[in-house]
Amino acid sequence: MELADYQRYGRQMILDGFGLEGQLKLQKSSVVVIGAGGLGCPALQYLASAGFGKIGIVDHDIVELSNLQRQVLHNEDTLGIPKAESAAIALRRINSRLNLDIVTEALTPQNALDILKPYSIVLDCTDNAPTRYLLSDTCVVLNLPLVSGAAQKFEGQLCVYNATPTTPCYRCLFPIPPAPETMGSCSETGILGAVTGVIGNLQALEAIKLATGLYQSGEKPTMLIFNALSPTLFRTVKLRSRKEDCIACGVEGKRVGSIKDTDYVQFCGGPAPDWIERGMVSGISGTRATAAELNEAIQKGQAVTVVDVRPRTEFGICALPGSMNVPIKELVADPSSHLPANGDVYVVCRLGNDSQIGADALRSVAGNGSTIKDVVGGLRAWSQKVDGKFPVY
Ligand SMILES: Nc1ncnc2c1ncn2[C@@H]1O[C@H](COP(=O)(O)OP(=O)(O)OP(=O)(O)O)[C@@H](O)[C@H]1O
Repeated sequence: MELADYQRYGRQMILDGFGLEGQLKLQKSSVVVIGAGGLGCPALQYLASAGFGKIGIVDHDIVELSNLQRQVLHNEDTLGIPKAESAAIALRRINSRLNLDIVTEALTPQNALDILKPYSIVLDCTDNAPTRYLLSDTCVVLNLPLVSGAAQKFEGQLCVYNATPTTPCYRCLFPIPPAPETMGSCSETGILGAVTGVIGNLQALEAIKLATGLYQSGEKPTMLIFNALSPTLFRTVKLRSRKEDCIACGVEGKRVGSIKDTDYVQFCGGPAPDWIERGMVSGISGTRATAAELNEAIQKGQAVTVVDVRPRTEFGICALPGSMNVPIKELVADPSSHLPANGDVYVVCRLGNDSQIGADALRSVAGNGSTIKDVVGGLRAWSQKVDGKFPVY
């Protein structure tokens, strides 16, 4: 420790049970945060302030205006730059000597083992089921504790997986992935910024306890549930211990298969997370089209009908010229009366989820030979790939 560190970390070093020893343990520990968004930013802030020896930041996304309401390390000056870099800039303002390792690509089955291996603690600050299973499986293989956070609307959850030989992994609790329609992202369901702040801070706290030896798993593992609108705010749910027959961590043998060969998106059964969809710029064949492909069809003067399945209020905010609005509920209830008579049909929505359902419904009543496609990534992709002046809300 340098002389200035005694002053920097003095307030925590004088805590009973923490001491110089705790600080030195932190200095020797390394933590990696996957996702530098609503949970990752507050978590990183406290991890960096506490004095971890090495901090990894993994996020493939860039900073957008809609992030600033809760992703507190980013600001107007870092709009458009990778979140991992933006976070690093903010953290270096807290401590210029931080040892940061920045990865500006998504964690995938191909890179997860290599990225997580150098660390002693992992924080899941992401927002999609495939990454949660990928992180859990990788932490089981590497025998690393996984501090997992989740937040949506006014609610949040915190759980530490794989911390001791008896604590469960994510798959022990959720052997079957949640139904895709229950896994809306913050941009779909909404989120109060302070809620992610609460959970992200608690994730940092658990990581600091794990690193310094202050972590106690208790007799039974627990999950903390936070509800900002409940008078008591917090409650804990007792969890079962590690499942002996868990296909990832159970003693009866690991049957989950190699991480690199596992298709986590398919396993979760939902639409690919938007980071996969947004990477697809062209060449989606069959029943799907990119925003660029729709634009090309319009520019070429092809007979095209755009069916926008957003609610009427959202259609009133902004819409593609000439598009027709049929809210998804109405379309699904009676697809045949909304099937456009002519031309190729492109179904759009805000982010590209409801449009898949809408396109399926139209196809179920259309004749052979008709072309009905949903637009991957929805109007957000249109704004990002085709027309930067199209509003994103
Ligand atoms: N596989 C992954 N690898 C790395 N980062 C990931 C992965 N999956 C998700 N993330 C990141 O996790 C973060 C989740 O944070 P949050 O939900 O607050 O952000 P967001 O995706 O920007 O929100 P919004 O839904 O409003 O667009 C995002 O920055 C996202 O890029």
